[in-house]
Amino acid sequence: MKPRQRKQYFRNMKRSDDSEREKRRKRRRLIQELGEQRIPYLSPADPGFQELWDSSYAGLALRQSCALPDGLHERVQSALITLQRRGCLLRDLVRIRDRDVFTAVSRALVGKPGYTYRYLDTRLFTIPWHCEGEERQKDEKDKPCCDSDLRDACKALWELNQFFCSDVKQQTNARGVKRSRSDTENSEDTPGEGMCEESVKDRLLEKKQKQEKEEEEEEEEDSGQGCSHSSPPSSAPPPDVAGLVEFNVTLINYMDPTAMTQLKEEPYYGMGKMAVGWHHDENLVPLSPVAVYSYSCPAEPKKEEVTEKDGEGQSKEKEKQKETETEGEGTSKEEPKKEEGEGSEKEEVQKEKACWRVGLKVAWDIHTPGLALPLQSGDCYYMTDDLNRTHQHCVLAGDTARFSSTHRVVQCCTGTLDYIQKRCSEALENLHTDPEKTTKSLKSLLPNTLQHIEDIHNEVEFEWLRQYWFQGRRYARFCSWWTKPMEQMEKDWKEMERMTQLLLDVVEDENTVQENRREMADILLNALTDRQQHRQTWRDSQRHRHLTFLLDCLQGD
Ligand SMILES: O=C(O)CCC(=O)C(=O)O
Ligand SMILES: [Fe+2]
Repeated sequence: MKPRQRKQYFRNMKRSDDSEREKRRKRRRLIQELGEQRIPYLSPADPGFQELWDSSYAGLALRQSCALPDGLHERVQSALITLQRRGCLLRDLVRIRDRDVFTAVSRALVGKPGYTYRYLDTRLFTIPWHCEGEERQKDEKDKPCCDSDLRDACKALWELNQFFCSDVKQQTNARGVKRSRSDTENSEDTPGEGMCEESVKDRLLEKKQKQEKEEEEEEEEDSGQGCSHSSPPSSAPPPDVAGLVEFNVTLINYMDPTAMTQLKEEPYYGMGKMAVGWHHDENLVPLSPVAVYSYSCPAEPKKEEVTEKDGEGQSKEKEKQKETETEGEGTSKEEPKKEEGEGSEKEEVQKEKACWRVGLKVAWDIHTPGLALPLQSGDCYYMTDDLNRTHQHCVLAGDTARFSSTHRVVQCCTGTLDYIQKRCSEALENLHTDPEKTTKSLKSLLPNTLQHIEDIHNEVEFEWLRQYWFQGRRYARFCSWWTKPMEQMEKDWKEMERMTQLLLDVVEDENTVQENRREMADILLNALTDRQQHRQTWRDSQRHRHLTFLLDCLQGD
């Protein structure tokens, strides 16, 4: 890294540290301000629920199970059970506020072949879905990457994906038409049909407050998506949604609450136990929707014995949960007020909490009530417009085991196999092999070229190889799609290690021109220092993972 780039790099790191610190401060202030109180939240039985939904959660849409064709439910549910039975769903070791923690839910990524999804510093690799009419690669024809059971399962999820692509488009268009019609009806601030003047004023005030809040948040929320796109301000006209609704992956979640001993209480509203803490979905194309299928099943599907002990620490579902955390925010506070109600009210609350729910809140806001939406088995919900940016969501555990399939349009500019393979070729272009002596040398010693290569070297090692060995390899026992490409990538990486060594030789060579030598040494030193630091972080994570695994084994005995 050039000194200038390096400065920029550290400035960015500092900025992200600062914003992390700022967020922590805000979170603390929020919790302090709240004290023992809880912010109200509304469920369907509460008066004003629909109004709150319309005014503050308009980007959320529920699609009840009857909206999907019967056959699809069956295929999708049996696909989810297959994934679970085959041991494809695993708890991820993710990084939250500088700590390594296991997610409470078990997950798998299914999606376009060669795609990955990065969340909480973890890169997941897709189990490819095989779509109708898909052209098979030549070698794949001879030897499919998954057995037919798994293939069918992934295909069912692809079918669900197709349904979501068209349904979300339709729903969004329909809502757009409705919205623009009601805009005309309500122009000049005249009260709309069935709406009293007072409530229009309330809404306008609310709208204004919301706008102010959004402006404030603009600065707060993470803008870094890893790519050059950034969310347009919310006042921008809605983009052509059709182009955004091309879900390319689904992240499957599974959790059986009876196997979890220490789920965290939702801390701000007292909504109940959380399976997934408050969060925004990361690394999505700005303004793209998310579509979720929810399947609660009465009993834990029987799992096939996983024989291969691969050090993932995943075979024990009855975790002691020492290291488990529901991602996002959350503290282990006592169950708050709502439960203190008496008689039937209490029963009502308990009944409500038996059901799985999705919770929503406006980000950094303690004035707008939260929303808890119960999900019956087979129900779907959509998060559209900029709901994911302006709001956070969490998942509230019900009594039964539950799967969800969460379809997303992930940012893929730096996340596909194609992309990283191209980067590898770019780097290796600088390696010259003398055909006779079979010695190798560097073609160009230009600082920019050397820097570029060292950057790729780091990207391949930390964003792909180590992530794969850490997370992706776990799929290898039932899906071979990534095996060969990753072996090739490792070979490429070894060549890059060789190139670094060659550069070191040039720098150490007394015959190299002094001026160039210094510049090259600088690049090399910076690259090696960064690499060293990164490698140490990975080693620590690895050690942590092994220790957690060993602890689980000991406690399980
Ligand atoms: O399970 C759900 O309903 C949503 C899960 C979720 O928010 C996520 O995986 O990001
Ligand atoms: Fe989410």
